[in-house]
Amino acid sequence: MDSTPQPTVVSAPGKVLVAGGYLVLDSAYSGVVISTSSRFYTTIQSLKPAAANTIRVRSPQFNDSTWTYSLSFDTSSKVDSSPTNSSKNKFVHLALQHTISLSCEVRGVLPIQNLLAKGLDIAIVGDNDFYSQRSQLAALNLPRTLSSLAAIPPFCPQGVTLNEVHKTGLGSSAALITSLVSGLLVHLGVIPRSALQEDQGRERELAHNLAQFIHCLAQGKVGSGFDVSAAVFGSHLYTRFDPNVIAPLMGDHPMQPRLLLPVVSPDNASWNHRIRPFQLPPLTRLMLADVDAGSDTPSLIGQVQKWRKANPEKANAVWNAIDQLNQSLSSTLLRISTYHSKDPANYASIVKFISTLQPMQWTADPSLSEFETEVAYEFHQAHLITLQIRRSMKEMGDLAGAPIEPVEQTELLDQCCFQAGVIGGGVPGAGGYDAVWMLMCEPEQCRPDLWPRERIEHFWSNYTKLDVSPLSAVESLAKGARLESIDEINGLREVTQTA
Ligand SMILES: Nc1ncnc2c1ncn2[C@@H]1O[C@H](COP(=O)(O)OP(=O)(O)O)[C@@H](O)[C@H]1O
Ligand SMILES: C[C@@](O)(CCOP(=O)(O)OP(=O)(O)O)CC(=O)O
Repeated sequence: MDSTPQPTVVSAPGKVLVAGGYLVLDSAYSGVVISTSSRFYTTIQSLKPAAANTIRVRSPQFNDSTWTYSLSFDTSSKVDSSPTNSSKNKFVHLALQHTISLSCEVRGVLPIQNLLAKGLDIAIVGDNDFYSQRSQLAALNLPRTLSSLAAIPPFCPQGVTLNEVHKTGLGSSAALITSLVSGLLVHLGVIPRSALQEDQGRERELAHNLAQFIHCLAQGKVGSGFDVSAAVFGSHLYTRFDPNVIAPLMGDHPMQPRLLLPVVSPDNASWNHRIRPFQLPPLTRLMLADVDAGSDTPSLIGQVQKWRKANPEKANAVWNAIDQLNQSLSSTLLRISTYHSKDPANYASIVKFISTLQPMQWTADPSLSEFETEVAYEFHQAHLITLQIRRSMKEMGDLAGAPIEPVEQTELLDQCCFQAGVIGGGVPGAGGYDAVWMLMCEPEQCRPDLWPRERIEHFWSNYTKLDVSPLSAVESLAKGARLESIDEINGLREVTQTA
């Protein structure tokens, strides 16, 4: 039997903010964030051959992406980038520095020094969905469909450096920081392996607080944090934390050691984010597309904030109205799930029925039972609410002079949202040109009809006004960051383990 210790492997999912863009920056409002089946994976093991106080980080999907760091210990730890590194990776460097510092604070310097005596070999990879696969599909001469995506090898090399890669908006940096930070916390014995097998708990909170702080530091700004929160906790209704909680650590000298535990500890009552349970209804499917026309998220946010400041009364009225709709959407979707719990068989039969009909026909059939009529009504409500949210967000964009749902996206979404079996859709997060999300029925069986997902796929691949490419992600039901076994993830050993 092979006695080589298995690497510590921790994954963290990507995110889609389906409702609550901009509003979620303000703690008076919440957002609906869905975590994706597409994940980042960090593998951690001792260096071979051993090299004390050395950390090597590899991102094998990219050219020129190995970074070496040296560690020194005094009363705490210091992580220095090797002068031979050909590029910098601020996100990785800050994650190493602060996670190892925190580990020294929690466990003492000596135990951590001992654990790092052989050095660390860390590999980081993201599922293909995080990066646009257009050029791979073109190289393989494959159409832009879900089955073509399945033909691309897992963790496919991108053939470019990290700076050059085209991202799809699933939140690569938040998923990366969360998997790296949580992986190190487990590997260095700060949190037990079991902590990432349970959905909630103090250790998960610690991982969240630390990852949230490091992500803000690396980004040089404090956003709402829904992306890190989804990477740690999975899908939920998110209400942001007060940025003041991390203010003491956000100074000019990010590498300077300071005590982290008093700030990131789950006992620090100043962490006031709220995570309320949320999950998409059974027998529905999230579908995402990367639209090949980028938007600059920070400039959209700047425009909306400027408008809100200049027009507080109007802006508050608009935001409160959007918030009502967002809350109706989440409560309607949650209510739909309760119908499934009450009567799964009849729920399945009504989902199959509406899958072949356009939304306006869902409630029109008098032969439906009372239960079926109620479920169909709720699905129709969800459809109407998503349309209203889109309209209101577009209106806010018009008022703020920010293309939140540009006309090209409106045209695309309008045609998708009225297809048979489609519940709704929109532009995720800050909106703009770069992506769309859709929610549709996904019955167990649909033949002889097409599944809604097939209809949408076909529609996208024939759409000529925008270049629309599907992602393979669905909602991740595994809640947030989790411990993995390397051999259970297809392709992970091959891509991360050197000979
Ligand atoms: N596979 C990876 N390996 C190492 N670092 C990565 C990887 N993917 C992303 N990153 C880090 O995240 C940064 C991208 O962050 P950002 O531009 O905020 O992207 P996003 O909007 O996807 O979160 C990169 O510059 C790099 O430092
Ligand atoms: C405007 C926002 O509320 C949502 C932005 O969501 P996106 O998913 O568009 O974000 P990026 O991953 O940075 O592109 C800002 C925030 O919540 O921080």
